[in-house]
Amino acid sequence: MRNKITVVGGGSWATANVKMLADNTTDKEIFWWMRNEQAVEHIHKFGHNPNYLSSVEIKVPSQNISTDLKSLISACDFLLLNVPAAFLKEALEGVTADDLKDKYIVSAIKGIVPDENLIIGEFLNQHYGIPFSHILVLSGPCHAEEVALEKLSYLTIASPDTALAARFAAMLNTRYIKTIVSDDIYGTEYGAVLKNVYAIASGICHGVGYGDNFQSVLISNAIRELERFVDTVHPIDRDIKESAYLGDLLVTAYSQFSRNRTFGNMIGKGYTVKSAQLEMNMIAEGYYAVNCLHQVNKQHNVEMPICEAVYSILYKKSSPVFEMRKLAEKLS
Ligand SMILES: NC(=O)C1=CN([C@@H]2O[C@H](COP(=O)(O)OP(=O)(O)OC[C@H]3O[C@@H](n4cnc5c(N)ncnc54)[C@H](O)[C@@H]3O)[C@@H](O)[C@H]2O)C=CC1
Ligand SMILES: O=C(CO)COP(=O)(O)O
Repeated sequence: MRNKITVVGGGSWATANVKMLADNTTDKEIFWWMRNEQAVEHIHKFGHNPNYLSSVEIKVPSQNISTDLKSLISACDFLLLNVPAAFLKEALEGVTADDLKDKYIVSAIKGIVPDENLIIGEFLNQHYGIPFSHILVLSGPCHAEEVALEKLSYLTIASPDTALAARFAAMLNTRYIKTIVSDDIYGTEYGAVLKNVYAIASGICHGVGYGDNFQSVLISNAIRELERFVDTVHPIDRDIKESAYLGDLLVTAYSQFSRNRTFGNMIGKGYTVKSAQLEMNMIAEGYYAVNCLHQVNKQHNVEMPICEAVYSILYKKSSPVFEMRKLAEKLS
């Protein structure tokens, strides 16, 4: 059966996903939506995204790449969402529940929808009536930049319908991509959201002058905090040491490519949030997510000292040095 997939978003991860899908040899048709018309024209002419991962050759026919989301949605069976969570509502403006009926929706987003305080699966279910059996999550420790370099990477595809997850996973496997199937969409999504916040914390620590010794303690506390939260919100039997949880935390907290760690590092060095955001042409999801998590955790009351420290620094203008010193007293 020929699968038809529409990728939504024009950033690094969308570009990497288009590459993985195109390099995979199973029979499929790929469509690609982005809001930036100039970028679309550039890709039509030159076969490269001018703004993100511009070395990647785009092997999708020009007529399948456009700014007309509705027509690209009607053409596909699988809709792969890849815009940062803060811009998801804007991207889907004008799209109705009817447009999405019977589609499989894959979220590659590692964020929470602001104002709604919902992870993407919940948002799709509550706002568009998409049944969870039609929702998939694409996650795992994987930076877009390493996909561009074809470095061996592992992705987790989660869905309550694991046969569906396996069907989508089969469209991603290549020489450099291996896939793992899971049924834990809540844990996979929340784990990916939280690790972004911990990567910001890791960057802040580096920025204010802590070393590798401290960072290792921070990260081992972070995985315990992540486990406490995820097990409270969605208590099922899961092994937090799996790549989708611990692996994603490690890659983001330690990688030179991480947007979240880079952002945190700038904050630790004294940049304001605005100036750090302006300096980066990329989005640090953890900045938006920590505010949402702060709200969501009011219902759950999980002990989350790392998230609270990052929240105080980013949203209450508390001093990074002060917050990290205070946090250090609570780590073990
Ligand atoms: N980059 C990566 O290695 C990975 C990213 N992700 C996730 O993928 C999602 C997309 O992130 P990236 O592709 O990394 O983003 P990016 O930082 O590379 O690109 C920014 C994206 O945001 C859009 N954007 C920026 N300002 C906007 C605005 N005001 N209104 C609407 N759109 C705006 C840009 O058009 C672009 O598509 C995020 O949830 C991220 O956590 C997940 C795995 C890996
Ligand atoms: O999710 C990622 C790696 O798995 C990417 O993290 P950053 O957004 O911090 O670059």
